[in-house]
Amino acid sequence: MSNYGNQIQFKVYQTMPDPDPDRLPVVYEEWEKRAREVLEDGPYDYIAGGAGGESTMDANLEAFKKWKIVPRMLRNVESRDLKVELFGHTYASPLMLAPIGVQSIIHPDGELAAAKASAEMEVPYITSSASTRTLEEIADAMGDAPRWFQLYWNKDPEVTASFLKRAENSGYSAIVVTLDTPMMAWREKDLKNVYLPFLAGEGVGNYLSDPIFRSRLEKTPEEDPASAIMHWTQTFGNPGLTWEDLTFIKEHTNLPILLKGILHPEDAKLALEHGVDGIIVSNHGGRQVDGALGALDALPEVCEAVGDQIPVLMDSGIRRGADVVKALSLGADAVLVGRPCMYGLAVAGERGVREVLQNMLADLDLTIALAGETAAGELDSSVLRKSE
Ligand SMILES: Cc1cc2nc3c(=O)[nH]c(=O)nc-3n(C[C@H](O)[C@H](O)[C@H](O)COP(=O)(O)O)c2cc1C
Ligand SMILES: O=C(O)C(=O)c1ccccc1
Repeated sequence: MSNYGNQIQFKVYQTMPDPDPDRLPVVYEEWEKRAREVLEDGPYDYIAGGAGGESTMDANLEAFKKWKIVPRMLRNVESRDLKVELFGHTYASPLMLAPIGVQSIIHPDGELAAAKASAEMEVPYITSSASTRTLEEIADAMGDAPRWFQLYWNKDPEVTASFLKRAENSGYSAIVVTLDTPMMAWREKDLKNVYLPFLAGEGVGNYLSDPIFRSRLEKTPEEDPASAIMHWTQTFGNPGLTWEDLTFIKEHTNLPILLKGILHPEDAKLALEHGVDGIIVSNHGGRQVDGALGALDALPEVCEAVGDQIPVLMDSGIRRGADVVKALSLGADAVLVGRPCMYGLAVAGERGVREVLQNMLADLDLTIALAGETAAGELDSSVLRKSE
């Protein structure tokens, strides 16, 4: 990966003087617009929308605008290295695919398409607990490519333990425990549309295939789907959990554990005290607490609280290469890409996700080089200035 950005640029310009008029978008806003055209109101609003008045979604994008890159010159940037080290693995770049549930409402191939595209681009895929396809099917589609599993901590401890075991058995190499969604937030657009994908049986693949979950039902999900889904809604999240309960997760997996949804530096310290292996600074893409601060605004204080003790990742608002540079420069070890990939999935399935990732990697590579840097893993705040 020495001059990846230039290779992708040249590939585009080689189509001159007759660029394909049907080629896929390059501009993020155009992917979003095209996704809007191909999806019905319910699924589109579910993906693109957020909690309440969507002020946190706005804050996520505003936070990136407050930071400016101050490029350095004459530093030999001919060859660049995007690789990062996490938990003893070397990953090809600092990008991961954010865990996103119910991808079947976006494209019929759903998670399988997105996971295959991630595998091709060497971007780790984070399988959501709420995937429509099972975590085993997704793993099968990926071969040896790197993948992590995102846990929604079920009220039923045995279901949680079963998910952890299944993930370990299927070659997942880290567990992302999402803490910010023990229940779904007040999402005005979904309420307006009267739309919830789960009620139509989407996003429950891991549950309906789970032997423990099934053993709790009076009738099989095949005989009585409505009761199975009702049981899911009642057990999906557990608002009663506290920090002490983390021992349960630690006792049930040998994989590295990351906590997703940390924004407060005091919670970052608690995470350290409770012996977790990594943190993901995130406000769930503005889908949970309307009025929460932008994720990038939370990142510096969390990094300061953590020091170099464990990796800190971030998501919520990554749209372009410069956003990745800013997040890494403020202390993130890697970032998760969410909605941009889902718009790619909506517009062109596997090919769309691949295109979005490829473009973001090319943009990232060029932005690092033109900022006067050569290694994603070595960016620091010396290349940034805050401008209110
Ligand atoms: C449609 C949708 C579904 C999501 N489902 C999950 C999920 O199942 N588990 C999870 O931890 N996060 C989930 N997220 C949050 C993402 O992992 C990530 O935090 C968020 O998309 C980042 O914001 P951005 O996409 O605006 O950059 C979901 C996000 C979206 C948009
Ligand atoms: O919609 C979401 O943001 C989300 O995290 C979720 C929660 C449960 C099932 C599917 C997705």
